[in-house]
Amino acid sequence: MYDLFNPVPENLDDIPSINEGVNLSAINGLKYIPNFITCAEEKNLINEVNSATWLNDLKRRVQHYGYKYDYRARALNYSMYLGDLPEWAAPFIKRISRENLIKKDPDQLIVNEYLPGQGIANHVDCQPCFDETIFSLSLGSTCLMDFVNVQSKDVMALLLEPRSLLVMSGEARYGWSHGIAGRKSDEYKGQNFPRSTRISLTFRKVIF
Ligand SMILES: O=C(O)CCC(=O)C(=O)O
Ligand SMILES: [Fe+2]
Repeated sequence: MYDLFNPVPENLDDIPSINEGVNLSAINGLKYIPNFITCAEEKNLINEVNSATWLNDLKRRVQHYGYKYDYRARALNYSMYLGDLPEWAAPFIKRISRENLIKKDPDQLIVNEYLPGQGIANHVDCQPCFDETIFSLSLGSTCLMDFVNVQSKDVMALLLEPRSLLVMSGEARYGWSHGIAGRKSDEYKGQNFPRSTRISLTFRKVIF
C-alpha cells in the first residue's frame, strides 16, 4: 500500500523537496523541514502506528497518546491522562529538542490517518488548550495543506511531503487556520499529486 517506499532511497540527499526555494515568510512562525526523518525511520513509525489500536473518532482513524483533551469539558479544566507518550516517539522528541525547535517537551500526540479523499476542516488549534508550538510529522502520502489568514482571509498552500516536519508557532499558530481538503489528488506547482494513505503525528503540549 505504501508504494512510496519502493524503491527506498539510500541517501536523504537524494530526495529533492518540491518546496525547495518556496518562500514561507508570508506566514511568520511557519517552518517546513523536508526529510526530517529518514525513509527507514518513516517505515518503522508507520509499522508502530499500524500495530497500535485505532479509534474511529471522526471520519479518520485516530490514536491519542499523553492527554486526550475533552473540549466540551474545558470549563471544568478536564483532560484525561492516558499515560506517557509511546517509546517510539522518544527519538523524534529528542531530535526536535536538539534542533532547538521547542522549549518544553510535548506531552500529547495525536496520530491521524487520512485515506485518499479524507481531510480536516480549516481550524486554529485550541488556544487555551495547547502551548505555543505545534509539530506535525507527515508519513506516507503527500497532501496539500491550506492556510487561511483569519483576518485578511489571504490563502497559502503548502504541499506536505512524507518525512517532512511542519512547525507552527506565533502567527502561523494563532493568526492562520490550517486544513486539508478532502480530495483524492492535489495540484501543486503545475503537477498532479495523487494521494495515498497519509499518517500525521501531531505533537503538542497541553496547558492546564
Ligand atoms: O494532519 C495534519 O497534518 C494536521 C492535523 C491537525 O491539524 C490537527 O490535528 O490539529
Ligand atoms: Fe491542527
